[in-house]
Amino acid sequence: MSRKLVVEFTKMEGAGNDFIVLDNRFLHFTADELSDIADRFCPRRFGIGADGLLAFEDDDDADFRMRYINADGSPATMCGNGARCIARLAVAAGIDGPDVTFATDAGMYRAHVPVDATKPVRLFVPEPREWQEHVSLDQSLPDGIDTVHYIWTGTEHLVVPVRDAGAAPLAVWGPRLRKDPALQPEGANVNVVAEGKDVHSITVRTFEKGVEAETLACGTGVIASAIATSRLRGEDDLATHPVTVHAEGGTLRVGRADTFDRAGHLYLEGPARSVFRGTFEWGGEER
Ligand SMILES: N[C@H](CCC[C@H](N)C(=O)O)C(=O)O
Repeated sequence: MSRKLVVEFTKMEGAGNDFIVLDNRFLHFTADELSDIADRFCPRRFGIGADGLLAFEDDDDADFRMRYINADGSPATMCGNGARCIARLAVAAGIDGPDVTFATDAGMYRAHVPVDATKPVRLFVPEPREWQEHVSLDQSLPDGIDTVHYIWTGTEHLVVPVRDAGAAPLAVWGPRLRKDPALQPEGANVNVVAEGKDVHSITVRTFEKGVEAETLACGTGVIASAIATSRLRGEDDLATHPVTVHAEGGTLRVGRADTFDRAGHLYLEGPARSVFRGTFEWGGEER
């Protein structure tokens, strides 16, 4: 029989994308255990309720390491909203801010965390990769979609341009596109994107793999959508004109700013806050 633990967690959210955050520097849960915990506690009616689980860990080469597990227990390489949340938690937990560097399965990231917790956290991200305009999928595109684009922004994304993001049947399109054989084994998150009133604003809704549902915002999806929109326009002017991205759960910004080691470093900026703290029991007989 294993020990029964009382595990303290923080519930956090970034633009309505919500997370259970564990301080794994002390808990030392393995990847398999974290996956089991996500599977057990992320469901909204039978658990705590969250889109994913974040583990805050020590790292030899960075201020800390972030590990991310989707609600269904599957690991993901990156989470843009989760990264802003964990950066804020790290500074609150004593890591020297306001600028923090952290390791993820998608590489090293940096974030700027203002002391004022009501101010947005700016996450500096690497340049997206694997851009494929008009990517060909194995299945035919559902009615209402002309074309889809693929881009990797720390994790896999499809960008689907639409006229009205609010009206797009994402609950039908999402599962179908996400499972397209051409995208396996990783699959992809599915973003429907509509241009806003001007070229510097877009509206995005995202169906997330690993949650297998629409979430209220997806940070890497917001970056994917902003970059795809500017590339399709043939002009990346994010340094002079950040893009305002309207997601269901809040407003984010994607832009470029000079950092001490890089000119025009791509960033995602948006809200990140702690909602409550709690405990759950783990282990004992059933483990
Ligand atoms: N919500 C996250 C993305 C989670 C990624 C995950 N759904 C996957 O790629 O498996 C974000 O803010 O970027």
